[in-house]
Amino acid sequence: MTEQRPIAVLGGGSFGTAVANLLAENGHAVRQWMRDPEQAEAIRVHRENPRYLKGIKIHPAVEPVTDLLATLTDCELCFVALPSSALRSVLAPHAERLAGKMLVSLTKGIEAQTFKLMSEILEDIAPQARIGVLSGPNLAREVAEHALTATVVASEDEALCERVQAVLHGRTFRVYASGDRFGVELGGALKNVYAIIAGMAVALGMGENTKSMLITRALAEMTRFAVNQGANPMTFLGLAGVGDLIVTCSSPKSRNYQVGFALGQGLSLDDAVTRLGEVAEGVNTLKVLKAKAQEVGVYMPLVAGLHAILFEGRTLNQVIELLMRAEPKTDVDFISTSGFN
Ligand SMILES: NC(=O)C1=CN([C@@H]2O[C@H](COP(=O)(O)OP(=O)(O)OC[C@H]3O[C@@H](n4cnc5c(N)ncnc54)[C@H](O)[C@@H]3O)[C@@H](O)[C@H]2O)C=CC1
Ligand SMILES: O=C(CO)COP(=O)(O)O
Repeated sequence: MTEQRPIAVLGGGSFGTAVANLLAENGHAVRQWMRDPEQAEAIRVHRENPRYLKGIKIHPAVEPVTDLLATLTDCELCFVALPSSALRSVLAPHAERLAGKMLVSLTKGIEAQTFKLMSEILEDIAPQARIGVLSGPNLAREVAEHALTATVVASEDEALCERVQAVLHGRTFRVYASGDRFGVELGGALKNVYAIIAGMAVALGMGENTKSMLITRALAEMTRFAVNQGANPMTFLGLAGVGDLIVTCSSPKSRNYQVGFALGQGLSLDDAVTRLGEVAEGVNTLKVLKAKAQEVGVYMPLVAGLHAILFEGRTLNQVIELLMRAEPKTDVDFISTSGFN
């Protein structure tokens, strides 16, 4: 079914561009809002977004626009692909335009002062809107290059999930539905932290056993935290949990992994982030997650270890020593008394 009204994508970065193209390829008119008029003009003329997605042709049905009010007025379904640091400030001034709209967050981050996820911010701003999230193992470049990909749309609003599936599902992109918005969104935000650690491990030449240990213990840690926060642990076995964790921790295409890799090569955090020149949400998530885990008393040794290296002046060797010598734990938290009966 082709939408009668254009679909909005907010954000001129790599993921916004990749999703805008998918929607256009499925026959929909797309308004891609971005703040920078020069970028919009360049895309309009050259049909490419060279800063964020070089070499990918932008579909003719994607119209780059800079008038946010007009975009929100004209569109009923709106995908939000803004950095987490910008989402509230961009949308709050237009709250009255959002009532009744379908707002789907693609952003994988946590707000610093409030510890809110992006869809919770959307709810704050627009309590009358219909809200969902899209999350999964979705490296923007691979999506744009039509690598076979799957994702999850999550919302309590089943009709919204169905609509998102209808507009995005395509030859190379499968959209699964979930009712666990909180779990799906939390998975997407948390995995970024572990991708930094994974990138670092690779730069330091650590072996395959180490990488596997990191990913698996990361999943244990994420799930432990999520359960403490009220999420369903089973969600973490899906695409938006372990799926996204695997891709982000194993791909040099991930920006969070790239930051970790640069740190492992000896760059400072500032230099690593500057060299990247794109959003790496894991850096901010690490700060807020470390504080929250401490506040609620959840054991997250990988998060604490990375935080100690980046913000508390510990060396990597000190942290590795601490992690490896910590008291042995049980493998899987949720099996009663470690499965020994
Ligand atoms: N790139 C990817 O592979 C994926 C990214 N995401 C998530 O999507 C979100 C956006 O990431 P990307 O598109 O990758 O970012 P990006 O780094 O490619 O681009 C960021 C975009 O946000 C714009 N921006 C920054 N501050 C802004 C502000 N105050 N107002 C308006 N626009 C502003 C920039 O101009 C740029 O167009 C992030 O939360 C990320 O975790 C989710 C899945 C995949
Ligand atoms: O979320 C992503 C893949 O699913 C993209 O990860 P990065 O933000 O680390 O590039």
